Amino acid sequence: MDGPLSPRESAEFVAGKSRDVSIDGGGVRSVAELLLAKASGPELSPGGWKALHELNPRAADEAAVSWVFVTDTLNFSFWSEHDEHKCLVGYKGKTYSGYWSLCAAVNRALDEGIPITSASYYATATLDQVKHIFRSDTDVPMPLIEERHRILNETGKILLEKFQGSFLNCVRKSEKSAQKLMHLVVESFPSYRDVTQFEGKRISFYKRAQILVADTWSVLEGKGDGCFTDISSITMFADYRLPQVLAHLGALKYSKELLEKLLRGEMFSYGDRQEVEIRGCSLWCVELIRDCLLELIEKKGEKNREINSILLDYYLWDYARDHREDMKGIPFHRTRCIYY
Ligand SMILES: Nc1nc2c(c(CN[C@H]3C=C[C@H](O)[C@@H]3O)cn2[C@@H]2O[C@H](COP(=O)(O)O)[C@@H](O)[C@H]2O)c(=O)[nH]1
Repeated sequence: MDGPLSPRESAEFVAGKSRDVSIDGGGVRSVAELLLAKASGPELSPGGWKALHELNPRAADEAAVSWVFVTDTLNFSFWSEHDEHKCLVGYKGKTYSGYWSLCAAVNRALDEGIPITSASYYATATLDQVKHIFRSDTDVPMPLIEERHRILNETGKILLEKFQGSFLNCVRKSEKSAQKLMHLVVESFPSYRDVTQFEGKRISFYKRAQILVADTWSVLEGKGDGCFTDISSITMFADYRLPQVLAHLGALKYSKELLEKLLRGEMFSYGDRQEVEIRGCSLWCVELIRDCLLELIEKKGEKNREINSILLDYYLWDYARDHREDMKGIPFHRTRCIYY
């Protein structure tokens, strides 16, 4: 059987048939103009991944790659029912929420001498051990903790069986192709198979597989094993934050019916038509923003720095974090799943 459409093909297909979500051309241009002002800054450069985020590894060695693999294997579904009542993790004097609470818990475990980034540990870690590692400072636990335990055991066993327990071996099998690595990850690790149906076609967004490739590129600083020749073929990562920030910036529009559902905080299931339209249109929207930004850079006569969808995504995701208050009026879609 043929594989699903690629994330980029899937996004274009969904955007072309979407009913409740649309891309606003004027909004796309205004976001591109916002990014143009940052195009030569640290926020839109590969080095920003380390420079701007204190929890990310400083090194570019095997241990750092293993850190990226275990965090991206668990990089999903951090949103809480009530935003003022959520999982928090204190680490080195700071309190972290959401995705960062995951990273803080991983670093805290390593400081406590728990080898959470070693496949030989997490392949057989017990549920109680995983609950302890990802414990919250509040009475709200990290969401889907049982699923996280199951995925750690499953992924650790496969990494031991197929790649001698080291994700760097998996990276090396990709022969410096981002696409090969993405497909090798999806074929090898079931929890990364972010694939669904839309209008009779099998489509993929591969959100965690793509961010894993991107974070591997970032932690290796685009050098050596991380020097992917086709890194620009990786698209943005279809999560629940990017749609929110794209709507906030006017690049994405929701139908009245969908906006009312979102404002009511209704749940969506993974693969629902409207959930797929939100993710697909967001992905396609960032592709259009990238194209527009590259045109603006060209017109400005600036030398064309390496601007790709990964760097735009990282910037927009950080922007969403920094503008949480301003975005209160724009809801994010609530799906509980292991894919994003
Ligand atoms: N599109 C996109 N989605 C991303 C990331 C990240 C963090 N990654 C990079 C960011 C800094 C480091 O440099 C990491 O490399 C997490 N997420 C998703 O967001 C959601 C969590 O959100 P909140 O509840 O607010 O923490 C959840 O679906 C999670 O999967 C990204 O970068 N892009």
